[in-house]
Amino acid sequence: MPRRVPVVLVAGHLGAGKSTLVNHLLRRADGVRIGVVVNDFGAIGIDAMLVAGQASSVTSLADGCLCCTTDANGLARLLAELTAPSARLDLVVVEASGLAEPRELVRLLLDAIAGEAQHAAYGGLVVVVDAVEGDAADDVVRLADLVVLNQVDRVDDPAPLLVSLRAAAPGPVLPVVRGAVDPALLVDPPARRGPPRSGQLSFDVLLREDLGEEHAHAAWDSVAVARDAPLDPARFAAFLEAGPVGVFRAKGVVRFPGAAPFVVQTVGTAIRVRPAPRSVDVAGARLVFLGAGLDAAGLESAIDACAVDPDPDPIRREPSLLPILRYEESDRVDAV
Ligand SMILES: Nc1nc2c(ncn2[C@@H]2O[C@H](COP(=O)(O)OP(=O)(O)OP(=O)(O)O)[C@@H](O)[C@H]2O)c(=O)[nH]1
Repeated sequence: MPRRVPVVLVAGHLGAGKSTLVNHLLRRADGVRIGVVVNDFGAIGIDAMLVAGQASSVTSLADGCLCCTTDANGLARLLAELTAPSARLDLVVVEASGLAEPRELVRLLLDAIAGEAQHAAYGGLVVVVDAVEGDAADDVVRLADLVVLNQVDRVDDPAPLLVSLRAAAPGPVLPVVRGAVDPALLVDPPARRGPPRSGQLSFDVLLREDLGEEHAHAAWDSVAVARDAPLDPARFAAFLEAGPVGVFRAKGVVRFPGAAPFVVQTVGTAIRVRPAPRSVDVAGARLVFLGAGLDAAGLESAIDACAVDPDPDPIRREPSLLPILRYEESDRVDAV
């Protein structure tokens, strides 16, 4: 069953550190195969990562990653190609510079997903803010599913900007140096790949040996919540729609009364559900939240508040599934 491939948009002002972030993801991919879409190869220092051949419109990088150039007109077609199962990518990252405004880019992506890029999924709008020049009043911050507060090494105290960004942004704010965002925050690392072949130093490993000075990934949080009672569809949908504090994405399996379990995935307030495979059986909820500044106790009590009312009237009808089913993704991919 082909997975949908998340497409993450990276936006931010000139010099904020978008290319540095994209570079970090590529260099620290750790087995996650990434397709990068830029409109200028030079910007991401591609020379350092070229494995073979000259930069054409699609260039293979270390560890199965790809780098592509396009303009806004070619984006949907390129996303369809990059997210097709034959490309074997786990994540696609689009650097906004010069392609389109972030709001327009989100619309282009959603149109592409609804149209020809049927194996793509919305992976979130990541906005890079520079700790020196950054401004929490910036419009784009209010659109961000994740704010990366970059260049914190260049200020004495990033706390005031961090606090105002946290107040302004709907999603979490992650302070970093040199765009050091862990790819695992953006996508689940694939389990399918075997151990590296022995006796051969891969290009990826060689690259990493060159990274002595590069900062490790910024710390991010994950919180797992497991409950044995089914959840009320309307309450759970309202919880997800509100965008729980600090959560960038969430995933898990949830059972609602009178129905088989559903797989639930969110990025920001973009919600996707689909019936769980038959092999998955839960009595209630198994959820993992990923983000920054997560409140574990708060998430647990929020999920408790989604539980169906105890001692239901035996003749009462089950709560409607509609609040959840409206987020059901089409089965045109999973039925293949
Ligand atoms: N000190 C410091 N410098 C950084 C950091 N992140 C990026 N830089 C530097 O800041 C400059 C701009 O970074 P880029 O990644 O090119 O920024 P960008 O947002 O891609 O820029 P444009 O593509 O021009 O919009 C580069 O010289 C980077 O080396 C950081 O965390 N700390």
